[in-house]
Amino acid sequence: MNTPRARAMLFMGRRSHQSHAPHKHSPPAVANDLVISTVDENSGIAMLTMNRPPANSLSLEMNEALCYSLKTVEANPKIQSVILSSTNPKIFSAGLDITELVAPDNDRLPRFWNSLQQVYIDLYGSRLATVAAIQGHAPAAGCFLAMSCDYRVMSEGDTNNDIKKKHVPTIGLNETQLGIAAPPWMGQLLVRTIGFRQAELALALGTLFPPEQALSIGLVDDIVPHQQVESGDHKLVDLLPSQIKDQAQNSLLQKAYTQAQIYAKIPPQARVASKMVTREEHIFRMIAKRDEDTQHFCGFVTQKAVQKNLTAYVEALKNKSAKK
Ligand SMILES: CCCCCCCCCCC/C=C/C(=O)SCCNC(=O)CCNC(=O)[C@H](O)C(C)(C)COP(=O)(O)OP(=O)(O)OC[C@H]1O[C@@H](n2cnc3c(N)ncnc32)[C@H](O)[C@@H]1OP(=O)(O)O
Repeated sequence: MNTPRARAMLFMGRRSHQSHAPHKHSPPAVANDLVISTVDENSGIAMLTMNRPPANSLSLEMNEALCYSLKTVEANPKIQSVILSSTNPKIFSAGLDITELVAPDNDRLPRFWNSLQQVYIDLYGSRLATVAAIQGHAPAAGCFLAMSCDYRVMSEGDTNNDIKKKHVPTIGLNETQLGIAAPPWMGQLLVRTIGFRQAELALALGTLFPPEQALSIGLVDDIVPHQQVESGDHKLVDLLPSQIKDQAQNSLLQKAYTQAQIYAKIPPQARVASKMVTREEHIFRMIAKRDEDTQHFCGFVTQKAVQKNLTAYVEALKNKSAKK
């Protein structure tokens, strides 16, 4: 697998083991309900909008939809950049769908973990320039999704004085707060993003960073104030489906779009080659340990004590939501 040809194929988005290759004649607009795909061939920019209410948590189907949508966009040679965003104004992604882990099916659990590994391989190794537009919370695997992109723009949130309207999103690998540890490849992604010491601290403490702190440690590359703008000055917004058009008229997506444009102007061969320099080793190391990683995950999740904690955690989430 780790040959020059395999490496090149990885970054050109053509993998022989790909189980969900895009259909040759996939429509450019909505690929599926879970991820809304918008493509603007004129600018070379596409947008994948996560649309799995209530929290864009990552189920098996959501992971597959993300990979499928990304592959479909990648197959279009006119597209150079993609923006990853969310239809939920307050949640980018809540991380793994915890319900996947409670009383799991023996067949589905490894497939679920494999689908998450595949998201990492496809997104971190994409030939496209990837920009995460983080409008809301991104805990745990939500943070992992953002870190798998090339550039992260985060909204400062609504710092309105009215406490009811106030909303400050946070981002981070908070697994230790839940009594678990991020898998090595996910933890290493944090090290690669914010550096060794900051990652060591953040992983041990399970820190969730508000936007300004996330910017100061390099977890995100830019932050933008929460504000609506009168109208989008880019074509992509005009192409968006009506259900997300209104909320797309904001400063966050404008910023993400500007960054996507900057990437789209770089000669693609050079941009992809430079991405390989920094990422291929990490991806191949993970692929080599993929089965071991899956076994470890399944063994851990199915432990009695872990199942007890998970059940209690899901209950607490539901109770919190019901009290609103
Ligand atoms: C304990 C986990 C053990 C895992 C063992 C495996 C070990 C290896 C894996 C390590 C790698 C990755 C790990 C993860 O990603 S674990 C998931 C971590 N994520 C969370 O813990 C986030 C939980 N959610 C929240 O904190 C909040 O929902 C959030 C801040 C994101 C938003 O808050 P808000 O107040 O706006 O919304 P609500 O809390 O009311 O939630 C709305 C509804 O969404 C449901 N929800 C939220 N998060 C999840 C989720 N992760 N999975 C499934 N469902 C989720 C919530 O229940 C509400 O639903 P209902 O309205 O229907 O009740």
